[in-house]
Amino acid sequence: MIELQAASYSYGHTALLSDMSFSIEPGSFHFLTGPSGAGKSTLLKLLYAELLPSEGTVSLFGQSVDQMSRDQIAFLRRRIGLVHQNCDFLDHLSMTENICLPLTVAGQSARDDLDQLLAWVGLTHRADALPPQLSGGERQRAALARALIQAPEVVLADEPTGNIDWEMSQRLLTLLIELNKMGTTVLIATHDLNLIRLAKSEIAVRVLRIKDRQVQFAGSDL
Ligand SMILES: Nc1ncnc2c1ncn2[C@@H]1O[C@H](COP(=O)(O)OP(=O)(O)OP(=O)(O)O)[C@@H](O)[C@H]1O
Repeated sequence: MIELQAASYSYGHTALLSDMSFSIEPGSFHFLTGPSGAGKSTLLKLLYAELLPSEGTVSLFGQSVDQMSRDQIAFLRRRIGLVHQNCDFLDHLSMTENICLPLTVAGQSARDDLDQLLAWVGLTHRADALPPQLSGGERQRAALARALIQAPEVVLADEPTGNIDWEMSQRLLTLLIELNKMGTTVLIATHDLNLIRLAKSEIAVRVLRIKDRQVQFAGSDL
């Protein structure tokens, strides 16, 4: 689904990530962890082809990103849902309009099951609210709904619980686990080890850890 082969990334002359080889298989649930500044967000950008590797290859759905045109990359990205660290919305649009924005931009019609999606993330009663009227937890669940609006095969979430309390973090994790059980591949970047432990107690997860510019699979030492 997403595969890295000897991929490295440098910002200018500063090497940040080197010689990474791993793959994200369909239906899997991954965490990506590591200290602040280790390169988690940068690695997510490589997985999403927002950045191209300085060396090595990154393949999305079997195609190497450096052999693709911008249009091809944009097309493949529709198969990936992103939940950003700071869930930005357009403040003058309602939550429903914000959640549906990726469809609007792509010229696609609204989903028939939009009401179900809103109910699933617990935002039915906030459908017409403006973004500034929402709590942090509501914004995160809206960001998840927006990431899912094009029914992606994989969801990449960058610190989705960074700005919310533990109870709301558990609720968001539950949604992501349910999503994975329905077949969606999930990868969450987080430094919250309690979140990883909680997920491990419920489903099989793989934990990728960035250490010394390398990505390794963590064992049971969490
Ligand atoms: N556009 C950029 N140009 C130069 N350096 C950058 C750029 N973006 C990030 N960096 C640097 O790369 C390093 C890794 O940043 P990144 O945001 O990927 O880490 P992170 O593990 O996600 O951190 P955090 O957990 O604090 O969000 C940091 O030292 C950061 O300052």
